[in-house]
Amino acid sequence: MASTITTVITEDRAAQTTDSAASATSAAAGGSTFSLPLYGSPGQPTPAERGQGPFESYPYSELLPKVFPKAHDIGEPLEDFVHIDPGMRALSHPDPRKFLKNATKLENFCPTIGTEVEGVNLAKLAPEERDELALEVARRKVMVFRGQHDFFEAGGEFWKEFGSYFGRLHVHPTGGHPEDLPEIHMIYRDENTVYYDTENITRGMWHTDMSHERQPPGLTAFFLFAHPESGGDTFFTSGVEALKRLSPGFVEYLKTLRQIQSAVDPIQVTRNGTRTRNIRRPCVTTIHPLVRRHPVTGEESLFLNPEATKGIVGYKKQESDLILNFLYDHIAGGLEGQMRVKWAPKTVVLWDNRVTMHSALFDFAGSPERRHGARITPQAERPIPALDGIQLD
Ligand SMILES: O=C(O)CCC(=O)C(=O)O
Ligand SMILES: [Fe+2]
Repeated sequence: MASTITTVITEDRAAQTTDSAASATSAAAGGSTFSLPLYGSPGQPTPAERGQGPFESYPYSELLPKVFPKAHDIGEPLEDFVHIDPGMRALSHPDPRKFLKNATKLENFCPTIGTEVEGVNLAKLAPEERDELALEVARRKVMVFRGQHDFFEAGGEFWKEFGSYFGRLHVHPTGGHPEDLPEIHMIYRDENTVYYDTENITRGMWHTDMSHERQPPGLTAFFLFAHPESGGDTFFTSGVEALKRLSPGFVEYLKTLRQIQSAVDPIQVTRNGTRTRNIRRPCVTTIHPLVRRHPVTGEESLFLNPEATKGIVGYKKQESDLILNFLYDHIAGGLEGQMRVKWAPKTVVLWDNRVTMHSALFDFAGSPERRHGARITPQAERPIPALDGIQLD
């Protein structure tokens, strides 16, 4: 039986999307007569606005992560520095949320985490407004700023200046970067990258960035130059909420614990032949508290990273695994503290890595669309144990 597909095509991009959706649905439906919804409706970003189109004319090709440090250029470990959090200064402002006064949209994703903002130009904030931003991001954990045309236009030097207001800029130990911009961490995927993971059921991975460093990042900015029409969202969860959901007695116990963290050793991995990456500086091993206190808000947060946490100090492997796996499950399953960001052009997301975890989502495997973005990663203080007197060195 011949199938009949009814579509209403008003624009080229609608035609593209609807045609492929139509043939897929037609095959699945086995030939019934039905109407398809029209995707790419007016007001939605065009493929060009989403950074799609032929690679030759991709406007952000200069910002691809193409320069890797050479393997023999292993430098010095990062030195400790004194971090004064800008959010501290905003605590004494008469209205610490004044920088949001012109917002045309100010909407919380949910009570525990995340605020979406429109009408506030991040590129034009005065210093005292940046202080307020730092405080508000710490309070809300994640803030999503839409319509940041100036921020995108301003480019690398501005991104560095913006980031360094909030802390010393972290340079990724192994990441590629555009020429002269080692401080801006770039992520890139396209159809030539293999996304499907044949060994794991998900490629999602809750983590907090660069937490193996002695002074891991605080306020962090992330923005995409190119993103698929749908898919590739970023998930966030609040470490504060995760802790609040546990019993007081258990929390008191967790506060006594310390963890060992270290980054994946890229040299070792290369020798094993499983991953080829160059490295900028020696791998560090760090001791962090399992529960840390935010220096500005005073909030206590679970602080863990399955990518880097190697174990609990002083515990045997099985004991350590028992506690850590319970906590990882708790973090993954704690929906009350979670949100997801759907990307749109000119969106800048800021999160506080001290009190959150996040995960990219690779649900667009097989799509011909690219996903390309940048992270600015200012480092903050050495994690403050929630329990006084915990020895870290
Ligand atoms: O790609 C994403 O959505 C998040 C990437 C990420 O984890 C990061 O840049 O820290
Ligand atoms: Fe990350």
